Amino acid sequence: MKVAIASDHGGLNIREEIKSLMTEMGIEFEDFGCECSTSVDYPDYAVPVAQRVASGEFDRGILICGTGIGMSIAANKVKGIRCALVHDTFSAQATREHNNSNILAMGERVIGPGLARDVAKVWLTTEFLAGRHETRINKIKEYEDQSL
Ligand SMILES: O=C(CO)[C@H](O)[C@H](O)[C@H](O)COP(=O)(O)O
Repeated sequence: MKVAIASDHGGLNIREEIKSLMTEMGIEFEDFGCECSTSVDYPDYAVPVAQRVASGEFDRGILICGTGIGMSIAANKVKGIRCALVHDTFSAQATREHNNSNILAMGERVIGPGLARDVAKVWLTTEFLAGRHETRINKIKEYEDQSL
């Protein structure tokens, strides 16, 4: 699996935490910033990561900002992206099994590094269950195709 990861200035510490987790897990990743010590704009990081996942260049993406909300809103504007904002391990498992989410968003001002690590680990290792869930995702795809 190849993962694209990015954060704004509000998500730097958790980004580093998740990068060490992925190194420990032997997961290939590329860091798309920010290289910031000052304030940046989350869409400048969310959209390029989402585009790389949507195009198939990367299998999954992880985005972190202060709340995870801005990153998830921006990423979900890209066709083919199912970005889930998750701050607990139950939802991390459910969004992989049910939604086949391809981007995980988290907020560093919401959860600490330990929980973020657990959430990411569950999200990275849980498989999509398909079946009835695939039918539902296909309905989202149909809407996406019609509305563009
Ligand atoms: O987009 C967000 C909120 O939905 C992120 O949490 C940002 O990191 C946040 O808005 C940044 O806020 P700041 O006051 O500019 O640091």
